[in-house]
Amino acid sequence: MEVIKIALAKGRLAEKSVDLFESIGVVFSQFHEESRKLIFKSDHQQFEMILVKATDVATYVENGAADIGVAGKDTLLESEADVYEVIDLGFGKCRFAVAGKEDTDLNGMIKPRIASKYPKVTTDYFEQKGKQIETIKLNGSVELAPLVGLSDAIVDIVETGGTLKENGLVVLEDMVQSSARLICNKASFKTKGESIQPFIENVQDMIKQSEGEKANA
Ligand SMILES: Nc1ncnc2c1ncn2[C@@H]1O[C@H](COP(=O)(O)OP(=O)(O)OP(=O)(O)O)[C@@H](O)[C@H]1O
Ligand SMILES: O=P(O)(O)OC[C@H]1O[C@H](OP(=O)(O)OP(=O)(O)O)[C@H](O)[C@@H]1O
Repeated sequence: MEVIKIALAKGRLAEKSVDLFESIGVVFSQFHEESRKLIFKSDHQQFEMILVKATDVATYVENGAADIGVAGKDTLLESEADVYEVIDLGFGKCRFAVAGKEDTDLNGMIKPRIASKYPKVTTDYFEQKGKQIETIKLNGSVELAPLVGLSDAIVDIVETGGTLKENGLVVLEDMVQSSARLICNKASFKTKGESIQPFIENVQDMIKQSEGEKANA
């Protein structure tokens, strides 16, 4: 039997992904978030789930170490990985935004410093606007940067806005939306197509069905 490897990140997207797979009969009974194990076989042994960092999902899939994966669109925009983005899964919704203290006037600054976990998304956004900036790469707790004078503003993902609010920051500019995507290795899509394509179709049908249910609720 051909084994299909799925790369998944522990954290925000894991539970919904595992629930989604279960709803189409791909069950990982052994999986639980607290485990330190990094590889789990599905109950029918056909699928193998590997647990990686959220920002590494696309790298594993691009290089064929995993055949498919679930990654946030934010990470795909940042990594530019050469993978097929096959389905918008509709969960993990958030948006990119430029944020800072309320009185921040980026237009009035010659070369503002923008801190972000997403240096490429940040640089591309301001380049497109024709605005010179200095990008400062951080790995987390980005909201701190404008509070302690490391940067003039940040680019980060916002969902409820709670983190910004609690730190006295506001959205200065809305950017692009993000949600979880099912991605696929380009070679696996062909060579393992017989197993992967039905899986993709089943996921697609399930997403459509739950979108329909939501619309009718
Ligand atoms: N606040 C949020 N609301 C909704 N979706 C989010 C939010 N934060 C992140 N996401 C989405 O979930 C994905 C995974 O986020 P998660 O927090 O699990 O990983 P991470 O930010 O890399 O954290 P860690 O550094 O702890 O591994 C992100 O790439 C993004 O698409
Ligand atoms: O608008 P909200 O609902 O408050 O969500 C946004 C927050 O969630 C993410 O951080 P995460 O929790 O991944 O922590 P991190 O800063 O350590 O990456 C993001 O970087 C924001 O800080």
